Formats: sequence, C-alpha cells, structure tokens
Amino acid sequence: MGLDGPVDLCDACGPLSTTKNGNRNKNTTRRKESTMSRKIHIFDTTLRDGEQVPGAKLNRRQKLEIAEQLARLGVDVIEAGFPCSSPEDLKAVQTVAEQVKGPVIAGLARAVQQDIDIAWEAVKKAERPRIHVFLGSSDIHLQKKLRRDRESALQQAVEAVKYAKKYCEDVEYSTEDASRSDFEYLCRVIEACIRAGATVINVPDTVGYALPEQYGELIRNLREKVPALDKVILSVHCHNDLGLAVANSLAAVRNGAEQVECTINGVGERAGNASLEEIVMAIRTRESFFDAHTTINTREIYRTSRMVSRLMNIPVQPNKAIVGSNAFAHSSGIHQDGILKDRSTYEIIRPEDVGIKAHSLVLTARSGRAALRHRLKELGYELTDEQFQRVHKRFLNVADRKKEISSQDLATIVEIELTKVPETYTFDSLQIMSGNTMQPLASVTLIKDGEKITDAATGNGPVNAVFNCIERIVGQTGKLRDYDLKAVTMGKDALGEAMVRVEIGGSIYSGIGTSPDVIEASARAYVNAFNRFFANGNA
Ligand SMILES: CC(=O)SCCNC(=O)CCNC(=O)[C@H](O)C(C)(C)COP(=O)(O)OP(=O)(O)OC[C@H]1O[C@@H](n2cnc3c(N)ncnc32)[C@H](O)[C@@H]1OP(=O)(O)O
Ligand SMILES: CC(C)C(=O)C(=O)O
Repeated sequence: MGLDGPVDLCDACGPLSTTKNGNRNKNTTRRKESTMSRKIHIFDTTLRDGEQVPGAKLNRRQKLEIAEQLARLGVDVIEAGFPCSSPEDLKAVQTVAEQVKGPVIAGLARAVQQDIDIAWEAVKKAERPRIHVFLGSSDIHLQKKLRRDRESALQQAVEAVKYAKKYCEDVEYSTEDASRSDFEYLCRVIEACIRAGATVINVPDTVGYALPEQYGELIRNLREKVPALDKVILSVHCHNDLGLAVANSLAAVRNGAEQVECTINGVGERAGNASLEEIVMAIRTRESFFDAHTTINTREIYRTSRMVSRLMNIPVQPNKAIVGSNAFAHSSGIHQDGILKDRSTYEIIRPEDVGIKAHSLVLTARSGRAALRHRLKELGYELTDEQFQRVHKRFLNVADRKKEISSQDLATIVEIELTKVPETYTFDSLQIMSGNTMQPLASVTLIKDGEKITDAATGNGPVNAVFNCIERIVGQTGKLRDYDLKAVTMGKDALGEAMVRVEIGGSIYSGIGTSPDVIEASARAYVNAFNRFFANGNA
C-alpha cells in the first residue's frame, strides 16, 4: 500500500497542525454522509462473536448496556446474539431488540428452521430486525463438519433464506469459511441466496486464513462474477488467526465490500475478530485512499472500549492501536520534542477524536529536556538555566532507576535541588549486610573534594549502621531527633523520601534525601543534615 497523498495523513479531518492564526482545525466526529465517498456499514458482533470468548459471557443487563453504548457509537448493525443457543440469550437479544433504537438488530441462526424461528422470536420487536443465517461453503466444512455434498448444502442455504424471508425483509446470508471455498461454488451459492431474497451477503474469512491481497482479489472477483451482488450489501467478516483481520477487512473495502463485521477491542472466537476501532479510524484517517467513510461517532470509541473490557473482563493490551493506554502516550525525548513543536510530527489521530482527553507525555529516562521543561512549566516552576541543569541531572539519575517519573516525583526532585546547600560531602554509594541472625553492617562511600572516603560500621538496624558509618566518615557525631520516611509517589517502585532532624554540636539540622531505595534515601538525608552543619560555618 503506497501513500496516496501528502504526508498530512488525516485525510478525513485535514491537517493536524495548527493554522496560521493558531487555531486548531475544526473537525466533526460524526461525519455527514458524503455524496462523494461510499458509506461503509459497520456491523458490530461484539455481543455474538465477541461473546464467544471463554469467560466473556454477558448477562441480559450487560448486553443491553453494551448495545445502548453501541447505538451511541453509531454502529449500523448490532448482532445481539445467537438466540437459539440458550433461553437467556434469547431473552437478551429480545431485550436489546425491544429497547435499543437506531441500529438494525440482528440475531444469528444456523440454516435450520428451528434456529430461524427462535432468531425471529428474538428480533421481531426491533425497529429494524435482521435474521442472519449461515452455512459452511468450503469442502472442509461440508465434508468434515456438515457431512453433506455441495448441492444439498446449496439447497439448504436457499431454503433457509426463503424461510427467514417469510418472517423478515432483511436477511443476511453468510457463506461460512468462504475464503477456503471453491470459487465457482461460492458464486453459485451467493447467486442462489440473492435470488432467494438475501439482502446482505457476507463472505467470511472464518479461520483467519486469508492474506490481504488475496482476500481483496476474492471480493473484486466476486463482484465481477456475480452481478447480482450490486443489488445487495456485500459484507466481510474476518478473524485474526494470522493477525490480519483488520488488514483483510480493509483490503476488502478497497475492493468493493460495503459492510465490515467487527468487534470492539477485536474480541472474538480464538484470536478474535477485526477490531472496530481500527477499521473505523483507518478508514477515517485515510479516507481519500479508501474513497469511503463510516458514520461512526468516533468520540464514543474509547468509552465503548472501556465498557466492553470491563464487562467482559478482558483487559486491553497497552499497545493496542487506538484504545490501548499507550496509543497516545509519548515517552521518548525526540518524539516529545516533536509533539510539543507540532502534534502532526508524531500523531496521526487526535486523541480527543476517539474520546481520549489528550495525549500524554510520559517522563522516563528516555525523555529529553523539552518534555522536562514542559512538565516543569505545567507544574508552575520557573527555573533559571542553572537550576534547570541541576534538576535535569537529578531527573536522569532518578529516571534511570524508576520506570516513570510522575509529577510528584518531579516536584520532589525540584524541591531538593532548589533548597540545596553546598555539598561538603557528597553521597556516593552504600552496601549493607543484614538479617535476623547477624548484626547489621554497613559500608558507605562519600566524596569530599573529589576524593572518595569509605568506612564501615555496625548498628542495631541497617539504617542505624549507615548513620554510624556516615558519622565516622565526617568525623562528627549526631543525635537523631526525628526521622520520617514516606513514599512520595504511588506504586511498588515509588520514590521514598527521608527527612531527618539531627542534633549536631548542640544545634538541630534537618536533612532530606530521596531515592527509590529507602535506606539510600535515609543516608542521603543524613549527609544532607551534616552538610547544613558544615555550611553553617562549622569545620
Ligand atoms: C463461525 C461461527 O462463529 S458460527 C457461530 C458459533 N457460535 C456458537 O456455536 C455458539 C452457540 N452455539 C450453541 O449454543 C450450540 O452449538 C447450538 C445450540 C447452536 C447447537 O447445539 P447442539 O444442537 O447441541 O449441536 P452441537 O453444537 O453439538 O453441534 C452443532 C451441530 O450443528 C450443525 N451445524 C453447524 N453449523 C450449521 C449451520 N450453519 N447450519 C445447520 N447446521 C449446522 C453441526 O453439523 C452439528 O450438527 P450434528 O450434531 O448433526 O453433527
Ligand atoms: C457466522 C459467521 C459470520 C462467522 O462468525 C464466521 O464465519 O466466522
């Protein structure tokens, strides 16, 4: 797939960069039906194929909650379930059909009368009901699963469509395992089902076997060989066994498919279905390439994703496109610098367009000065160049040990740097041997005038041993009057802050030290207190 236009990739919404007068370009999330490009119908099967995921079963109330949200999202069709599968699913589909207005409500049925009867019972009260009938069309499915020949299966398909048609004007027929089916036979089945009254023909890649070029070609060839397809909606339904569900669906759209069957977060049988949010945002972002659009209210995407994840109890992987927690997080310095200069450098979708408040700049050891300066400004710090250099140095030091530097971490780092006293002694390193069967032993190294000084001492606890050791190095005793240790940030790798008040030479000196290691934080605080003592004119 070559780029079809300039590097401004957001075909649907125009340039992401700010305009000359500094305004963001306006963008509507629910597009008006374009007379220029084809409308792609979004058929959501989260409540049917999505619910086939082990452990994801939804009760009636949960299905209704999701269906209502799917209606707000603006999907064209909600496949609410497989009504013959259990009495509860029948009731769930009935509830959705009765209460959810807007989208077509579909119920799935095998190509047998009993399933179709129950499917109709389930959807008949919908504003716009649809019965969705399916039967395998590949020789593998016919011979090994259904145990019948091509001709009798074709007959069964036709009878099923006719039977469903008695109930419902809108009947979708799916040629299950189409991508592994004999092409000529597939064409015959499709032609016969359209003649029998099918309004939608679905060509599924049931086992995720297709490759994008090949699947696109299949759709193009079907359109050429079966002219009757022009009278109905041609649909695709792709599975993700090779990680190609979205790519295959998009290839199909390029080659004439008008309906895409997909699920929120890509949930579905085995490796899942094509993910709705990826399909919709790919079509929207590259609209001129596809010459197509959907009428999805994209600002509802993130909310819908969170709801499905919560109710199905299936977490969304952080790097999931569009809805993953990292989808709009920039953590490396070069990217952050680019984003701060102009979002179009590293952002092809505005987070707010999918319902995410804003992108986030995550501060890590891979962040640069631009992002650090930006966050400091956001926190209200105005630093001189010299102060900034110091904060940056300490930031890198802490960031090398923590995965992420929060705003609170940063505030602590700044406070320490800005209230700094001259360092007569600089903390370098420590080692501790401790346990419940030995007296704790600490070795500490401090730097004075560029020279490392190391000593060792025991204590009644590891922190006490460290403090004793520091006193030996600086040649001055102190009495610990107050000692406070707290986690200043959340999480297992939180930054620990130690505050001490030490009586040295008859006066009290306070010290502060910060580190993800609480003993190191304590040592730094103790050295800091002694430095204040020395800065006070004590030799
Ligand atoms: C590709 C897809 O995702 S298709 C949808 C898959 N989803 C599900 O299967 C979930 C819901 N399914 C169910 O609740 C059950 O499987 C039911 C109610 C449909 C059927 O249950 P059972 O009657 O116990 O049959 P079971 O599931 O064991 O076997 C399926 C039967 O349906 C037949 N069958 C499979 N697909 C079709 C079809 N499209 N049309 C007609 N018959 C079919 C099979 O050949 C098999 O029949 P057999 O027992 O005569 O060999
Ligand atoms: C019922 C059909 C559409 C299906 O789920 C599939 O082929 O994967």
